[in-house]
Amino acid sequence: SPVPNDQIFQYIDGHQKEYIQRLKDWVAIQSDSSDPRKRQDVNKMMEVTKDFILQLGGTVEMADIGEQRLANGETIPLPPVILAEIGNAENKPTVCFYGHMDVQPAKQEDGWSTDPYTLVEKDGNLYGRGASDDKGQVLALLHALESLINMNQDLPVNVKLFIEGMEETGSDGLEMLIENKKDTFFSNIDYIVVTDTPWLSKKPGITYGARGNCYFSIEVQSSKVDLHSGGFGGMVYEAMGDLIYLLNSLTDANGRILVPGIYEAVAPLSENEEDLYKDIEFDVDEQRANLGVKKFLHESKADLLMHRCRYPSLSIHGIEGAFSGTGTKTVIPSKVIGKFSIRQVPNMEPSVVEKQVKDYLESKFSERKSPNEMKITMIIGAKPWLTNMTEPQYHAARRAVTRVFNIEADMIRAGGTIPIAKTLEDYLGKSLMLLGIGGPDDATHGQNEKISKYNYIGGTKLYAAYLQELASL
Ligand SMILES: NCC(=O)N[C@@H](Cc1c[nH]cn1)C(=O)O
Ligand SMILES: [Zn+2]
Ligand SMILES: [Zn+2]
Repeated sequence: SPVPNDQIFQYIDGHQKEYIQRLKDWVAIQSDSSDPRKRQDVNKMMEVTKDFILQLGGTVEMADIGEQRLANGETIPLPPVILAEIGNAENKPTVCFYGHMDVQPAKQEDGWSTDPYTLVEKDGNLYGRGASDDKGQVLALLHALESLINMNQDLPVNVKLFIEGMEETGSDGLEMLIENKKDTFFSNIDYIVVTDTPWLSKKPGITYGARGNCYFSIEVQSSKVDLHSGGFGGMVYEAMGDLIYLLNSLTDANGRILVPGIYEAVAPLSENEEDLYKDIEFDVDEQRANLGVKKFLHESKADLLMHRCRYPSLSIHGIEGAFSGTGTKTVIPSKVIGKFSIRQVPNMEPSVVEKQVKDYLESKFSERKSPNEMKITMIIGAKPWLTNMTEPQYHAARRAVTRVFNIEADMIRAGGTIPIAKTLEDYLGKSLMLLGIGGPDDATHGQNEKISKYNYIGGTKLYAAYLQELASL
């Protein structure tokens, strides 16, 4: 019989300090998966996570997933993936939770108010890289498991944990692992839950779709070394000019993607689909003010939300090799690498997007008649994912939200990407749900990332309640 609300929730409230201290310890580990020099920190993060799962009474396999090939041709080991199990009773359903322990890069000089890797508590928020994405969310789940184990000596369902260290760079090596373990670790799973998504407001959101991401680099090289612009400006075709021309050909001023054919595969809007967005809690003016944005690309709430999660978008992320410091360096960079990505939606296919983008940029480059070398690479090709929000585990999650927050959940789609979501669903053929606990203003990937204590502690209760509800389906 499930532990009653008041007991389990009181237990969680009574252990808040401990939960925050553990998040502090975990945030301190600089597990940035994009920087090969930090690979030891990612490995350390995986070990620390393993130790905590062992402490909860779980069994853990650290699965080897091979090597990562870096842009310079070198290879380095990928971090091991945690495949853990807590409970394997035959009469209980099994739910597999997925999350990640790696983080996006962060430096205080990027504009953080405090050191990104020192968790700081201020005004009900916990600031630090990974506090929300995704260490805080995984920890909320693990603390929920701990609370149920300590209150009940047992879990209401069997739990498997699938935790990786390369999500932020596209989940390298994970598809192969799922394929290899399909008939062993992943064989007896009934439900899959991803603990890595934000809500759209203070109101909890249950997520039934996520966009994919095709991430590209364009490399242009004009000389062997950087050149003095006084000495060589006016003599050479500059790589930076070519690159900016190409990047500027990707969208119009209203954000519409100019790559021919890109919108062709987008699933047409179905009858009444727009109604799904009408009741979602999302205040357009408040969002605009919070972000410090003068005007959004779309006016109405429904349009804005649909362009955030059910239509594709293209973003330019940066230029490697270009001068970006303060001061007035007067150099002509020899080689520059532009980075951009297209968030794609059903029924777009990464391989088709790759061809469309390459064909378009190559034709634009040849129109320009530059003698420079240009190379386009698709570095990540993560698929979009969308499911039916009436699957049974969605009911369990909705009931759990009502129990914890005394409110009806918003049913939402994510604008971001869980690279492995579609693969997991396709290989295992089981119901998948994104039940994240991040807040709408957590600034994940940006400066001053945080999770509110409201979400962190409320989220811990949500996972505990969800496990109980799942058992009573
Ligand atoms: N919390 C989910 C998340 O941030 N996912 C990343 C995954 C990704 C996509 N392309 C590269 N990484 C995201 O940016 O959506
Ligand atoms: Zn994440
Ligand atoms: Zn992320």
